[in-house]
Amino acid sequence: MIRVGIVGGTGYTGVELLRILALHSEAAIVAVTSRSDVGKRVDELYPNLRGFVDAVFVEPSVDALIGCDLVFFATPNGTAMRMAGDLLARDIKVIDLSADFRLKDPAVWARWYGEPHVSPHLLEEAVYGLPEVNRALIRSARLIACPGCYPTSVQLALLPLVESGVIRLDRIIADVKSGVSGAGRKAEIPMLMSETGESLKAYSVKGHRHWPEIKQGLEQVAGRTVELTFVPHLIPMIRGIHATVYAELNAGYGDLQTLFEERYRGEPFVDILPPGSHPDTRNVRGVNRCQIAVHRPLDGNTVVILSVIDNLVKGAAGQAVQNMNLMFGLDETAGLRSIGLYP
Ligand SMILES: NC(=O)C1=CN([C@@H]2O[C@H](COP(=O)(O)OP(=O)(O)OC[C@H]3O[C@@H](n4cnc5c(N)ncnc54)[C@H](OP(=O)(O)O)[C@@H]3O)[C@@H](O)[C@H]2O)C=CC1
Ligand SMILES: CC(=O)N[C@@H](CCC(=O)OP(=O)(O)O)C(=O)O
Repeated sequence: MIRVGIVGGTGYTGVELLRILALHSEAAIVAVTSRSDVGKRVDELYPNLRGFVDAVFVEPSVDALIGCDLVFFATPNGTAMRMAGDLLARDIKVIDLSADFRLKDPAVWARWYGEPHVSPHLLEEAVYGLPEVNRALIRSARLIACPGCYPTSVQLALLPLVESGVIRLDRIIADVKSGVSGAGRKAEIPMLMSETGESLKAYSVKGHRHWPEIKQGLEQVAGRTVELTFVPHLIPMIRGIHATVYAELNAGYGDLQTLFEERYRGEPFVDILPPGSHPDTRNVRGVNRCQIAVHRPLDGNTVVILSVIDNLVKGAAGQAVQNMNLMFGLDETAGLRSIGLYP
């Protein structure tokens, strides 16, 4: 059994980790932290876990996590980078769901996250936890930086095109919509139902934190500079991300449907839909799955890729458990095989 700790067990990705890990045959939840609910039973705060999780929230401290084999951080940015080094020094592996170890350049991190990185020495070692790209590195990693939710949907949509060189790398547009759980569980006026309901809005058009992350991932596989326009939107649903990605094809591209099917053949959590499909976020609700459709509009030289995930699962907690499975030599799908809720 892998002895698992969760820092930030009261948030949306934390409770999603609990939901998945509670049914995982190889994981035992031994510590769950919260600053605001110390001493309270986890299933008192989250009655959906009654009968499945027998734990009480403890203060987030390294001492409380000793005895774990692995600690997940489901915390705001800037938290994991203050504790990960002490855990690694005690041979405790770390999977961070936040952005702390995603960007390789500490100066870029400081620019987008507003404070200097306090553990820059760990950035090189950290493996970006997108299994569809870094599976071999993840297997031997001690520290995983789980991709952000938007970056997961956008990179999976673009990887086959970028790797094979069939698109122009200076004209990529990602128009992406997220449900409100993407913003976490904190109380904020813009996230009230009366603010988000029956309304759709773009935000951070000038620059969003996930832009440098997506760009870094695509440039790593392309081996050269990528120019990307990324516009996130908030949409009145709870879970789900829908990415519409546009790129311009170079001359001589082949059958794009086959390109995607072959690139993701054998990938347990990427599903290339039949030609002409329009993926629906509903079909991936609650599951660790990315569904993708490839389109060629009649006019022009554009390819349009549609990509949907559940931001809390393939965009966060599910992907984190997929990484855990790889790090501990388990079946990659352990604890993650399920079917999306419909309707
Ligand atoms: N929501 C999403 O769809 C996704 C989120 N992420 C990332 O995952 C991380 C968690 O997100 P999410 O679950 O939505 O966030 P929430 O705001 O819902 O939860 C944050 C959790 O962290 C705890 N926490 C807050 N500050 C600290 C601290 N200083 N030290 C220890 N614990 C702390 C909170 O509990 P308490 O205050 O009681 O300690 C709470 O349990 C974030 O970095 C987010 O960017 C990544 C992909 C998708
Ligand atoms: C809908 C919504 O607000 N989404 C969040 C996603 C942030 C997130 O999860 O970002 P990190 O994982 O990089 O911290 C946002 O746009 O800020």
